[in-house]
Amino acid sequence: MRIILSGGGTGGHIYPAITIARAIAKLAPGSEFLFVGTKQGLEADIIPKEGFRLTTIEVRGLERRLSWNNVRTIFQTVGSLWQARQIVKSFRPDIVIGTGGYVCGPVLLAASLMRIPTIIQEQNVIPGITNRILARFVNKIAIGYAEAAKHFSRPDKTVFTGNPIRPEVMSATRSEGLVALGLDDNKITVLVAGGSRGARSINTAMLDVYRRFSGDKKIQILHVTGQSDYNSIVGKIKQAGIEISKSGNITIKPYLYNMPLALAAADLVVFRAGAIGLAEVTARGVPAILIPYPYAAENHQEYNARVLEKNGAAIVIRDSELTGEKLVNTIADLVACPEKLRAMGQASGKLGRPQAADDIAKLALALVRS
Ligand SMILES: CC(=O)N[C@H]1[C@@H](OP(=O)(O)OP(=O)(O)OC[C@H]2O[C@@H](n3ccc(=O)[nH]c3=O)[C@H](O)[C@@H]2O)O[C@H](CO)[C@@H](O)[C@@H]1O
Repeated sequence: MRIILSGGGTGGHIYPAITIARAIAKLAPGSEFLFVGTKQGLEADIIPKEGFRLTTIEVRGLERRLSWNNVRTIFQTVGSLWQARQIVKSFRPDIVIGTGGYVCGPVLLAASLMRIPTIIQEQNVIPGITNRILARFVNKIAIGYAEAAKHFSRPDKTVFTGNPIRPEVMSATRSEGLVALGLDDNKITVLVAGGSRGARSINTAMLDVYRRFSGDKKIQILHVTGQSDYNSIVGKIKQAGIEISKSGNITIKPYLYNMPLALAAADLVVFRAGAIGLAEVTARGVPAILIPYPYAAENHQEYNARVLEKNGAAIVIRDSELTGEKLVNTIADLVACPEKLRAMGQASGKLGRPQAADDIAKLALALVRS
């Protein structure tokens, strides 16, 4: 099978495309893949590193108000549609799959006009603008949340698959995770992470959490600060008179390359509400305290988080209401009540869709064969 995948800008659009490609490769060995992105997007770095072929087109996002830039963008969009058409024509894919971000607009549109089967995958409860426009043209829309269907003009095309997650998220075991991260089996592990770039408000609130829990015999904290905040947070913890190395229960990292192992070891997470992070958390059935990033497009992270809250899997704290004290109390209450933690974990697990990538791959194969 020959497959074009397109999606880009942020990791949240790129990693799902990679996971879907790997799931298709397992079901249809020998398949050939081509990724289409832009030179400026993160995909230009990630896709070749992951061992896939990438070709780029020139395309820009529309600004949300009328401007001369938009006029220029419209002309460029016609150009990118032409470039996309040439790529599709020469690769001759059996199917084209888009995972969001404006680059997939012209690619999916060109393929659909050429009557090649198309799927878009939408990760969030509130769909992105590109996917909303493409909904009219594509054959199927694989949605990460059932709640997203009503936001599309063609809900009849949606298939609720869940969001694709890396297989390592499910294969990692708790004991492997504890050993790999140097954690204690007898303590409750709280994993704190703010999405792929960290979260300053969470990092700041964590200072009070350290004041309260440093040296605690019951819980241990694994905190991922994001690259840019790491040095300043470590400095502030020191200023507060807390010695991380002597605390016996604090591990701080700028980034985790082994997130699946950390998730396997976690008894509670404090997270932003990016769709893939939440898909991983629910696939593992981990209870969560969620602090959605307030500037995500159309506040979509809060909508993602509220689905977990509504189902009893998470407690949501709005970023504007986050204080150190509130975070300390929320963690302390949960840790003091193992029953509640267990019930939230079970509710989280019920929302998980670990088979999402396989289901999307099967959907693609079925479309090709139909
Ligand atoms: C700011 C913003 O608009 N973010 C969007 C972006 O999320 P963004 O890419 O930030 O976040 P996601 O939660 O979707 O994915 C993060 C991924 O990075 C991994 N990870 C993270 C930290 C770390 O130290 N190590 C690590 O491996 C996680 O395990 C996960 O696989 O795309 C998502 C999917 O469209 C959206 O829901 C998010 O709202």
